[in-house]
Amino acid sequence: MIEVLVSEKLVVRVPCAVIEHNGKVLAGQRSAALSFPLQWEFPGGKLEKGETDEEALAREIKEELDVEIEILNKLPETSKDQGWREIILVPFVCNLKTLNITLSEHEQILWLTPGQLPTLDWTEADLNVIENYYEYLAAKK
Ligand SMILES: Nc1nc2c([nH]c(=O)n2[C@H]2C[C@H](O)[C@@H](COP(=O)(O)OP(=O)(O)OP(=O)(O)O)O2)c(=O)[nH]1
Repeated sequence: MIEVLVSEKLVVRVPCAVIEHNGKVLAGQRSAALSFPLQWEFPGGKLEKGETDEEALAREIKEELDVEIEILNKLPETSKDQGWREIILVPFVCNLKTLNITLSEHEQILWLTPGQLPTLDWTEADLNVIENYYEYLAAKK
């Protein structure tokens, strides 16, 4: 008899913010001590129990950047299969409601024009986010 082990894959939902300000977009460099070290990402993080995507995003942005955001639009979700788990990125285009950013987790942040975004070393899932952001911008024109 052949036994088949079917393991359930962990699915991690990660709301993240494409923060626009004065025609530029905020990119955050992940800490050298975390997963995906020194790669670039849109700030955000994993949902905690009972939170909506929007609640988790507001909490994470406050924790990581010490600012408040206004959510403008949702972009399509993108996923990254890491074998043992699947990361689902849930990107939101946002504005800043408060302006003084203080970093608590990122190595650094950069403000880039949309066209400059691909010059950084983004996590793989973010490449799709950037493409979807371009489509969003094009549809707005
Ligand atoms: N916030 C954010 N996370 C991203 C992006 N792209 C991407 O692959 N991720 C991954 C990195 C993390 O594995 C996960 C976000 O979880 P987190 O912000 O709590 O980071 P973490 O390093 O503590 O998570 P972990 O990998 O150790 O589980 O999603 C992105 O653009 N923004």
